[in-house]
Amino acid sequence: MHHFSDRLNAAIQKKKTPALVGLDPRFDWLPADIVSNANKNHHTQAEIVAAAFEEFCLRIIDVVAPLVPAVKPQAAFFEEWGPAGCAALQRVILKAREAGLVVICDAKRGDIGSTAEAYARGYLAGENIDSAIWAADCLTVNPYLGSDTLEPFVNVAVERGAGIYVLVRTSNPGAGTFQDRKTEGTNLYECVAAAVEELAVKTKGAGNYGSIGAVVGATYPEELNQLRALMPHTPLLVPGYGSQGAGAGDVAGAFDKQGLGAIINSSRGINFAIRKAPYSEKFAPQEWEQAIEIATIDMIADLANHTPAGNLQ
Ligand SMILES: O=c1ccn([C@@H]2O[C@H](COP(=O)(O)O)[C@@H](O)[C@H]2O)c(=O)[nH]1
Repeated sequence: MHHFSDRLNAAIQKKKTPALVGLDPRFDWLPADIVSNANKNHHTQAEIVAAAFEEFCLRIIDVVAPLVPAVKPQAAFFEEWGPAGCAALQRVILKAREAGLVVICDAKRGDIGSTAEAYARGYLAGENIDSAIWAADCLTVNPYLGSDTLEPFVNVAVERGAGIYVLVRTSNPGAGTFQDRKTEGTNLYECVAAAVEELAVKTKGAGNYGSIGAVVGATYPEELNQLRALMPHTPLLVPGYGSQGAGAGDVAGAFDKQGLGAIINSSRGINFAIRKAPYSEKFAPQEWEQAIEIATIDMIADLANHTPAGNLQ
């Protein structure tokens, strides 16, 4: 069994990029052919949407699998549609795993320890996906309930060669409401960062990084730089690039000198590239997969040109 960060780093080095493609389907923005297929073959609204989401994500996976090391399905978009949506999410995760991608399920789970253990066992599969339920390599986790509630996630992750990313400093505009609250001169997010780094050190693999990572938003570059320094053994998941306004310059501080230590997510910017310039000008609506391919290649080049990720090339 291989360690999560070692597997992720091997995938990053193989693809020569830390670009992470989020899978965030939205029914109103889906290509017409996909909606029409789903309408033909299904009856209830939930079944139609779930089938359309599944086809859309499977086709994105076909396009991006040769280009990037990992994908991040956003569970919320699937869960909204109940059992049909959840079944679609499961098949999307499996297809991504079979395509050789590392899969980070963004479900932001967290609960008292005994319940957290059920989330951990359900979601985390590590390398062996034969008897897995959700079969994700990694799960995002909310630390608000305290350190004891992270423990079951850590134990299951280590046991299965999987990983977790703990929310430390999120990318949303109101991130500071609670995360910047100070106690004895220390921000709440810094307290969480210290706890996560301790877990990362305890779970270190053959390389420099642990199985326990942190979510740190690209939209707060100063905090991102500070957190990279505070958490030298913690792999970072960095959302906020693209649609939320952050650029490659904002995420440069997330990496170590080799270009490892962080993966940079873009969801809408890739999934719906066809809706925006320059891709909407270069491609017809039905050429949405080409738009996704070129938008992914552009993101990879942007990160390579403006961050230490260039050292992976
Ligand atoms: O701090 C956070 C934590 C998670 N996210 C999630 O990442 C993607 C971002 O989507 P874009 O379309 O690239 O903006 C989305 O699934 C969020 O729920 C985040 O943005 N910030």
